[in-house]
Amino acid sequence: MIAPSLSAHYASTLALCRARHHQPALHHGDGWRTSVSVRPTCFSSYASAMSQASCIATSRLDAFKTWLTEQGVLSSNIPVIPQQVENQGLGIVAKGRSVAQNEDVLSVPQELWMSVAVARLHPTIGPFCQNLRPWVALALLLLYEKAMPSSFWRPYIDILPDTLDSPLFWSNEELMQLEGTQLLGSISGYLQHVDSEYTTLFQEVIEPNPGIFNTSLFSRDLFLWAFGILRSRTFPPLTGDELALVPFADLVNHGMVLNMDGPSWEKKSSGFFDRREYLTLRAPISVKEGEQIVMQYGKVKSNGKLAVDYGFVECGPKTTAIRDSFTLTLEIAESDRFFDDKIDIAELNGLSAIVYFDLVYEQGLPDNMLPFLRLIALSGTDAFLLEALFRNSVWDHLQLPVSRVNEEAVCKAIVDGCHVALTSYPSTIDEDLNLLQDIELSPRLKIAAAIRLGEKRVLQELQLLFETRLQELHKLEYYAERRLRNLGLMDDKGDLTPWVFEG
Ligand SMILES: C[S@@+](CC[C@H](N)C(=O)[O-])C[C@H]1O[C@@H](n2cnc3c(N)ncnc32)[C@H](O)[C@@H]1O
Repeated sequence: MIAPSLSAHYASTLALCRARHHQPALHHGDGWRTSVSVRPTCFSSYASAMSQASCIATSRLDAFKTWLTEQGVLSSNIPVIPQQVENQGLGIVAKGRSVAQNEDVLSVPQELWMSVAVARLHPTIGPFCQNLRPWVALALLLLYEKAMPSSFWRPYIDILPDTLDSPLFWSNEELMQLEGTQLLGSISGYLQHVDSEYTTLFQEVIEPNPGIFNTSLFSRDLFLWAFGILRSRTFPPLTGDELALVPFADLVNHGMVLNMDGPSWEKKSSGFFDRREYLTLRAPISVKEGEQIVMQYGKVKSNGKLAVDYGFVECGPKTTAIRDSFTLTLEIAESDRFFDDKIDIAELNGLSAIVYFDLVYEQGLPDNMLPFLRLIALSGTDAFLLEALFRNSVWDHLQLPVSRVNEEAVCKAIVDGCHVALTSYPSTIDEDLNLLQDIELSPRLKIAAAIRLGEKRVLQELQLLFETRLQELHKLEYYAERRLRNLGLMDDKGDLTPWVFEG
């Protein structure tokens, strides 16, 4: 989905989620048409849930610590322990001493990982996992082991949160807080994808094997829970076919405003002969005893992506606006009489009829957005640029204003599109800002307010930028003037040189 830092193992999910909904679609056919479409949503009712940050019973945490100790992972030799952290569920905390920057704080051998490889080699479910997508195979393993009272991973599974704060798990009433946002459409896309994977799994694996799979323990809601667990607790480099849940290492929480990227999980091999693999967790910054080890879940992930994947957002006085984003969908309309020529030029330049542009607050316009807008708007006397003669150079020409008519059409389409999109949010920017100042606000309401606010900020910024440009159209230089200047037929003041008149 369109974000730079998403792991490969979600490629299939992400491909699906590229089908974005509820974005202003800008067309150009017989005049500009700007539209905001609301996709019908099909959310079933999920039990309204407590926050994930709710406490794991001490007895479960103790059993988990005992298990880690028995497995040789937790000992007085390592400087961290799993511990309850305020508002974040469990976390990893420095114990006994401080931790230095870049220090490896824990190491988990492969035998403890719940991985795709384990699923595929599993004596009971392995045969069913061979052709499943990696994440589906791992979800099946997780549910299978969850259903087994005597599972090797019992103490680990018992400390996994029962409920998650990602909007994937919100009730219909809670989802109404996202009314008007792009995120609401994405959630619907995610749910459809999970549902379709579940339907296939149910029909091909679960239902035909009642002796192995008790359908009540492999329900659609539990499958969705497994999806949420995998999405929120797996990190590079353990992605794709190597996707794995790593007990203890997966307790690391996200450090707000942690100014660094790059994985803190690292796969290491032990000795020369033994070749056992380990997952180590490196502390990205030094911490004092009693403080939490955190890592960066994704420096350029938007709040929408943080919300879906992890069930929280970054917002507050110290956080960066880079988490605010909006995806603009621009489309060459099939009804455009120059459709074929425009598609040809778009494709020649690596684009297509529909292009999604990720706009991030205060980061300027994405590459290619203005040329693509100008291409969509080309019409009338400007259409000569679509002739074969210009096929290889037209994209260069579109980098700069083509004509006043064209630039005006571009600006008006964006201004109108932003206006329509902004009016579809039920709250104002100030109302959302006020809400976010309430420290008692529930995690889910906080997510909803931050998402609404972020999208509106981006739209408002975009609208202002093009409104200003609209006022300054007379100051711009257009294709015709540029051409005359390049031919030496116009001077620096914009006056035609005399012999043009003579000719
Ligand atoms: C990799 S797990 C970390 C362990 C988790 N806290 C637990 O109790 O099992 C990621 C989840 O932790 C929570 N989390 C991590 N960082 C957070 C943060 N900065 N603020 C709030 N919740 C956070 C979110 O629920 C997220 O989905």
